[in-house]
Amino acid sequence: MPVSAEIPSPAGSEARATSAAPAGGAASAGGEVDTSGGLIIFLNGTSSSGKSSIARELLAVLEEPYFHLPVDAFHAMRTRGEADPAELPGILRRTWRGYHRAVAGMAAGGNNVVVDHVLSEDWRLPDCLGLFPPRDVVLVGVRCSLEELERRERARGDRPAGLAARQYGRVHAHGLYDIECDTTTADARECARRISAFLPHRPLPTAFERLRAALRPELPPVDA
Ligand SMILES: Nc1ncnc2c1ncn2[C@@H]1O[C@H](COP(=O)(O)OP(=O)(O)OP(=O)(O)O)[C@@H](O)[C@H]1O
Repeated sequence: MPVSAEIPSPAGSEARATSAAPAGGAASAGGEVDTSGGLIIFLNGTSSSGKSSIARELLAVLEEPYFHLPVDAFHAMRTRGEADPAELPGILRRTWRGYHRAVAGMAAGGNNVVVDHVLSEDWRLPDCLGLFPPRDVVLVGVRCSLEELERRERARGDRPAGLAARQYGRVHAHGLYDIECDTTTADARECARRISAFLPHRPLPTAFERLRAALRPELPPVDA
């Protein structure tokens, strides 16, 4: 069942959401409720690659309303107590699963969303492929050299040493994007401007459509 069929619209919320047509769907006629989904700008890269910085800049340069939904905000909502180490993997996996569904829900409500994501576990991309309307996803590869990642990791000091290196070989393993940025040399504002300029011209099929056909062949091509 599509996510949009599962999530009710609270009374009153739709009127506010129609002040601008979402970039991923058709424009609504004056005063009518727009039931089309929003666009999902999906930033994928290792820790310290600059995803959050690009997301912040995107919100500054994009003209339509967008929401930045970082997974860290969901981790921060959890109770603080020490988790049983044996239970931690399950807790983290459920947090990510919930995060994916929250993103899908916001987009199904007609909101444009910026996601910053680390595809460092094999199940995460297939999960997203089953939840997000593939034509409405702009998959952005956020690349950075390992040397620069390690420099940033040391400088910021709030990430475990070696985290980016551990993720490095895995996050881009699916090998397909709509657009890529290399933050080794480009700053976050420059990357955001490139992504923003790309949006009106993005080619079809999208990377998510192609990945869904390849990795989730049991699912119907939703937007065909
Ligand atoms: N393009 C860039 N050039 C130089 N430094 C950058 C760039 N982008 C981000 N940084 C710096 O790298 C550090 C990590 O940036 P940021 O939080 O945006 O990365 P992230 O990919 O969201 O990391 P995480 O997944 O660990 O939250 C910050 O100190 C930031 O100032």
